[in-house]
Amino acid sequence: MSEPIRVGVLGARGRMGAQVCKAVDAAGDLELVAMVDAGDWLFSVADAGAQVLVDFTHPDVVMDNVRFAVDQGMHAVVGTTGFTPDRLDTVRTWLADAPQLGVLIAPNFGIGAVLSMRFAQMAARFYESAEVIELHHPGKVDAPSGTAVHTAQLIAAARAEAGLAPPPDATSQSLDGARGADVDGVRVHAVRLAGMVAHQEILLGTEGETLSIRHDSLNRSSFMPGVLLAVRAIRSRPGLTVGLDPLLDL
Ligand SMILES: NC(=O)c1ccc[n+]([C@@H]2O[C@H](COP(=O)([O-])OP(=O)(O)OC[C@H]3O[C@@H](n4cnc5c(N)ncnc54)[C@H](O)[C@@H]3O)[C@@H](O)[C@H]2O)c1
Ligand SMILES: O=C(O)C1=N[C@H](C(=O)O)CCC1
Repeated sequence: MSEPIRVGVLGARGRMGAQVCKAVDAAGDLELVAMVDAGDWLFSVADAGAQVLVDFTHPDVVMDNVRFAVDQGMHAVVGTTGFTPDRLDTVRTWLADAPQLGVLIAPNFGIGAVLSMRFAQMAARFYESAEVIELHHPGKVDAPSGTAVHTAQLIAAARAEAGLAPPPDATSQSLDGARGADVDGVRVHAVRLAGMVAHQEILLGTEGETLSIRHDSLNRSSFMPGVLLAVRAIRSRPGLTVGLDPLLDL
């Protein structure tokens, strides 16, 4: 039998990190060797010999954490949001100097969420209008969600490729924020509501019909199969992988 993969978790006392620690601990082929949160000694992850670092922390600190993983020769699986195209390019630059290492950054590890984004990307070219509504727990610090931004970018790219005009919208007077954020020309609306976990609805419309694509994460356990899949795969995926799609053969 092969040695278990040694895993360290950053953000270990957070909502996601705590679940990841439990899931790693319960997996026979993985060994949880370090749990680090804000104020803890970061180098304990390296001291413990972690091979894969999992990060669910905060957009303000995640770049430093990825840099740390690369400097210490650890692969990384990152669920923290806030990755702009510039940030992704920076990670690529770091990895160019460490070609044996893999970093996977995914805005959403829920299999259904990944599928819903793909469905929206496929459908986008057939519809005049597209808007995204994301709904999350009120403890979430970023808006719109990383998933919603990524979804809007996929829809916008599909619309551009199909040569679609901007969605029809006669609004000429509105309160600030009423039409949501503009992500590459796609409107994104963020709801924060007690009782919610992570939800998204993609609305597409054209003459005489609408299509709604909805995904609901009802519990953070929904993200764990995707996180564990990435932890198991990352050592054989050098370079930067964005999104879970290639691991699902999508
Ligand atoms: N990709 C996905 O599938 C997915 C799913 C859920 C959440 N997220 C994202 O994960 C991130 C965390 O979400 P959450 O709900 O768990 O947040 P949270 O606030 O519950 O947890 C974050 C934890 O990180 C800790 N932390 C902050 N700075 C740190 C540092 N420098 N080193 C170590 N730990 C540090 C905090 O103390 C906290 O315990 C957010 O960006 C969120 O959007 C992604
Ligand atoms: O709970 C969160 O925070 C989530 N963040 C990710 C995002 O911003 O897309 C994924 C869904 C849950």
